[in-house]
Amino acid sequence: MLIVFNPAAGARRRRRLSRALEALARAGIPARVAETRHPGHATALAREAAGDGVPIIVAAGGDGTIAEVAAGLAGSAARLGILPLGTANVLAAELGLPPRPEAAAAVLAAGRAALLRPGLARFGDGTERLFVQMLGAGFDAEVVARLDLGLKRRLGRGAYALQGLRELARYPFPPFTAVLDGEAVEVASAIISKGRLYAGRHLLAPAAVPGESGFQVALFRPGGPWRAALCGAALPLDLLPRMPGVTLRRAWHVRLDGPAVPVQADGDPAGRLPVEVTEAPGPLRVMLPAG
Ligand SMILES: Nc1ncnc2c1ncn2[C@@H]1O[C@H](COP(=O)(O)OP(=O)(O)OP(=O)(O)O)[C@@H](O)[C@H]1O
Repeated sequence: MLIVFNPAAGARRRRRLSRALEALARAGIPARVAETRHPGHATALAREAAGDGVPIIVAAGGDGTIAEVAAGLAGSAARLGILPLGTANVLAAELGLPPRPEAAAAVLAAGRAALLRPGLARFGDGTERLFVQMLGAGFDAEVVARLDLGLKRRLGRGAYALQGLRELARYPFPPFTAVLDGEAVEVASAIISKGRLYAGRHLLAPAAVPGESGFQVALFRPGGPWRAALCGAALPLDLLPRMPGVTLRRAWHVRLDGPAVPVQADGDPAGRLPVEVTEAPGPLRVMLPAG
């Protein structure tokens, strides 16, 4: 087993990594740790290990690290493991993975494998990016792009709320077009989600089923800061899907086009419009709790 560890993800991560390693050692599972040195490095480390036939490659970090490791596993037989050490850890919550390092290690040692179907984003300049949980364009991506990393380290998820308040005052909310399986809608923001949860454990798309093909797409009708502020207030109450002006649609192919509004993928800045989103060519197998 190889553990790809992102030292820049989350807080208190080294201690949590050690606890997981001790638990794996007690279970008699040999594990090697490779530390990432820069963004994108996790993909290269995972690809090399998958090519060497390592059976389980673990992403030790947040959703961004999982997406990078998943990109490196594409086309291989290696299974994806998750040690949730990030800030929001949305996919871990979605899959019901335990946050305690000892319990997460037990899943790696004796869990079962289930299918995971990442999304693939293709940007106008030809670059491609895999995502495991969600891709957002518009206001949330602006918040992610302008988030101060020192603030994120100190406040964790609270930093997103604070940055959101700051952006309400300055983001211009330009409308853009979302084309869902050929049908166009004008929106101020869109979130293309593989799962039910968003920004931690908050409800975004109740109908989503992990491992299912396609996406749930949350469309936010054009509007300004007041509408965005109401959505922000509804999120921690799990009322976002029921807000007026928010529509949820199922789709398999989504194109977002218009002014160059920012895009985030799994909580990291990813680029700008236009972007086309489809399912990644092959599913992965991810380790889940047994039973
Ligand atoms: N050694 C490194 N130094 C700086 N950045 C890194 C390094 N290794 C990976 N990264 C980048 O760190 C970013 C954040 O990682 P990740 O998303 O896993 O953590 P997080 O943001 O704390 O968690 P979450 O996405 O769950 O909120 C990723 O975009 C990744 O490319």
